[in-house]
Amino acid sequence: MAVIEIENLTKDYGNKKGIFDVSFSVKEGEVVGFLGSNGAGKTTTIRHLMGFISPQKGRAQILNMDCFRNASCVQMKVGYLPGEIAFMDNMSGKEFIEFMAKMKKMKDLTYARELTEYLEIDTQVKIKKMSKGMKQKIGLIIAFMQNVPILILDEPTTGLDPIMQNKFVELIKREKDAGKTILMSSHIFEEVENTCDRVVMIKDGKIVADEDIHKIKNNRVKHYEITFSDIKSAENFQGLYSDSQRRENTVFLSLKNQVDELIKQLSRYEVQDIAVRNQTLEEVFLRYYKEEK
Ligand SMILES: Nc1ncnc2c1ncn2[C@@H]1O[C@H](COP(=O)(O)OP(=O)(O)OP(=O)(O)O)[C@@H](O)[C@H]1O
Repeated sequence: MAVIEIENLTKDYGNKKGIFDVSFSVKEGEVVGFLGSNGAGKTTTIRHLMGFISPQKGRAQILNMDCFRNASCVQMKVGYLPGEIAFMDNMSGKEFIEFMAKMKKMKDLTYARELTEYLEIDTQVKIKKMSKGMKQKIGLIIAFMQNVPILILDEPTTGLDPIMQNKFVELIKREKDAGKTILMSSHIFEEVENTCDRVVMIKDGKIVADEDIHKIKNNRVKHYEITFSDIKSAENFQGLYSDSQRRENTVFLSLKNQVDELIKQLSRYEVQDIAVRNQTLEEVFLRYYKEEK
């Protein structure tokens, strides 16, 4: 069942800015990465989903409810992390979390306390004295604390250091295991690669790719760097692969799904060293962009 459904969603801000005929859906229990560079249209799409703006054309639905017409109902079902959070600067983190809990008519703050501990943040500090990363943690606590079935996160790891980024990845995995449906926008490829089932890519307001992440991972190219014991062997081996390159006794080769054949070929040579690198999601992404052009 599609929990989030966007169909031909259009908001034209003029000058080719905005989003145009955006369509994609997120099934129950799925984690989808919404990937695009700055200004691509991620936030505009997400703001439609939260019912903050009305579409010029098309529609955005969550749990079969129109996001704009049923905005308050939709918002009760969604844990939302905005791209830019409007804080009450004079409150402490704790006061702000409690204030938001009251707005959401929440009584039980157990999960908020667990998240505070997990994200290692001192919530007694006044928000105006907090760093960007600390504020982001407060935003995450507020998005997750309600324990609702859907999470929509706009650039969730902004300002987080690498250790906290890893903790965030773990948190998403936990929420996924609990059956949550998650849509998160990002321009960080690794974050999407490590957490999502599917990736939807947006460019200049248009969807350019919608792919299963496992399919991308399986189909992506592997880059090999193979060092032979002597130049003659390297030359011989290079002759087998027309697209390969060679520097002295090292051959550089990019292959897709031909591991078995490669190992069989290599068994005939004396190999000194071999290094393998997967094509990153960023490289896959850039390929999509290039093909689109
Ligand atoms: N209210 C508005 N009026 C006019 N133009 C707008 C408005 N909101 C957004 N835009 C423009 O629409 C485009 C898409 O913006 P959006 O914020 O959705 O991008 P984004 O993918 O979230 O980018 P970022 O990663 O930088 O947050 C941008 O060019 C932006 O300048």
